[in-house]
Amino acid sequence: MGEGGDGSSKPTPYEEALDALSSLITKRSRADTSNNGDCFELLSDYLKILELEEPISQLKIIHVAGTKGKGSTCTFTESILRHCGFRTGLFTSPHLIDVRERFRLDGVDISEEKFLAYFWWCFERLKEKASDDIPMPSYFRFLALLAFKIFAAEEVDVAILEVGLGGKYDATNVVKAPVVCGVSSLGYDHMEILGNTLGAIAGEKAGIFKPGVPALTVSQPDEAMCVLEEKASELNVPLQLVRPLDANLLNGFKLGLEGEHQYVNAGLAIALSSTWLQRTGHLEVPYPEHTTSLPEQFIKGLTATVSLQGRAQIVPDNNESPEDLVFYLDGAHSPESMEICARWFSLSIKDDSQEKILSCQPLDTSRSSHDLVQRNPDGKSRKNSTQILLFNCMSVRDPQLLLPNLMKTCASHGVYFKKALFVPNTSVYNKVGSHSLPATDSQVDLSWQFALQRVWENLMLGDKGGNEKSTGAVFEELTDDTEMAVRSCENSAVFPSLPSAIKWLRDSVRKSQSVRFQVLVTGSLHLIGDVLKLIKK
Ligand SMILES: Nc1ncnc2c1ncn2[C@@H]1O[C@H](COP(=O)(O)OP(=O)(O)OP(=O)(O)O)[C@@H](O)[C@H]1O
Repeated sequence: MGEGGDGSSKPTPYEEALDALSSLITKRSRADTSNNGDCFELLSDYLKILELEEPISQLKIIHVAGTKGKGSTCTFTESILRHCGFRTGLFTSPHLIDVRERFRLDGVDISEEKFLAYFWWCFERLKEKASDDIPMPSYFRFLALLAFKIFAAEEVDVAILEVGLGGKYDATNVVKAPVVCGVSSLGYDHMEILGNTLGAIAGEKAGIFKPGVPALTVSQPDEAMCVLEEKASELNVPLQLVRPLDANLLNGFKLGLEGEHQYVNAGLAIALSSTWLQRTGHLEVPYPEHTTSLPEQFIKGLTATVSLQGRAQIVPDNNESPEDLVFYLDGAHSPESMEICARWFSLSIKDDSQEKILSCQPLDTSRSSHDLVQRNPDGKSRKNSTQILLFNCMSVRDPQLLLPNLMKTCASHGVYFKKALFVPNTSVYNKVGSHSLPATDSQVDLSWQFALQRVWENLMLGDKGGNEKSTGAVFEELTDDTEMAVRSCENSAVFPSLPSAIKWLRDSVRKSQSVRFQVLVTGSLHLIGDVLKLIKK
């Protein structure tokens, strides 16, 4: 908040815009994403009001749907085409800290100044014309319209659009003639809206296909692939299956986003970029599937400069001893991505140990593989490491699918959590501006977090071996100190807020000078955003 002349706090112009944006948030319903009456009729009214029909038809769009990996695929694609010399616009969702993350121009979040100018241009015009027949657009639709306005006004060469939810009825699907479409990995998510089977989910995603426009996808479960093929053939869409990127093509460089699954997303991004280049007249033929080399610009685009927060991201704490409290952040929230996230975490902490530990010797063979005394070459012992889970997910998700996948995959790599911490998200779903201020600890309803805790405790009971390992001596000194938690059990604790959980972690690090904490934060991108806000100050 800015300071008013009389000493009172007055919202800054940016906060005013965020408050106006928050006023568009309605409880998300199927009407937002489905053809419940007038979905596209209204959108086309909005486009007319904003004079965007013609400008959208001029944009050279890459449109990407999918359950997992859309954001990463779009980010790689943007980076590749920027390195090929094009002016890029990228629209993704959700945002983690600041709504401007959703709109990138040439790889950088839109400036506050430009955001404000385009925001009010759209908001005021729509407000002026708002009526009972044409109400103000809902939050996500407004953001999509704003993206079109920004990309058209900024005259980007290529606009890369990530679908918000589903495909067919998503606001981004007002696009009539993209240059190329992509469908990233499909799986179970948002079933309450998209349907309970992979076929139904694939049908919604294939809703972005447009007659004659090439579509690219990655390897999918048969049920999903059949539906994609069927929808493609109905619309005369050439559908191509793209293989994961072969790491050897990167000439020894490392992919810019962490995790094995990113090779799948990178493969799709390469194919989308090369098809876009070919269809816009910059390349004679797209790169063949079995190419043995990639252009330098593609390699650059895929490696050093790619950034996407909250996906397989490792951030040390900003406290006195950052090495002792490291956050491993991944916004996985579907059963498939939970496994992928668990594998990434398990391998990363091993890599971390291998890089940092010069020699190590187990303290006690009954403990997990990471309860290690690490020794420097001078023989002095270094720190033991211990793994903690910090988790929340939205109540539409099924923790009986998420938590077992996470626990079992970690266990298969010999990684056992000493404690799982369950917290509510700090910011209110999707909200921005002063509306996102957290409720006080005593106001928070923690029944969902207790339910998550029960699932975890039951899992630990069922996994006796893991349970024993998870209560090793390294952690014993800390377990009696969870009075800040509302309910503390043997393997887990529920905290009334994220700041109280982070405070507990920091206090624990301070007290136990011999333990290094590796905290996996997952289950919700909103939780990740909240953690980043707290630890990056
Ligand atoms: N190809 C993939 N297969 C499975 N899981 C993936 C894949 N790519 C990413 N993920 C998982 O999904 C999470 C979100 O990644 P990303 O933002 O790229 O996907 P998204 O489709 O945009 O997801 P969301 O809809 O949640 O924003 C990652 O943190 C990772 O756990």
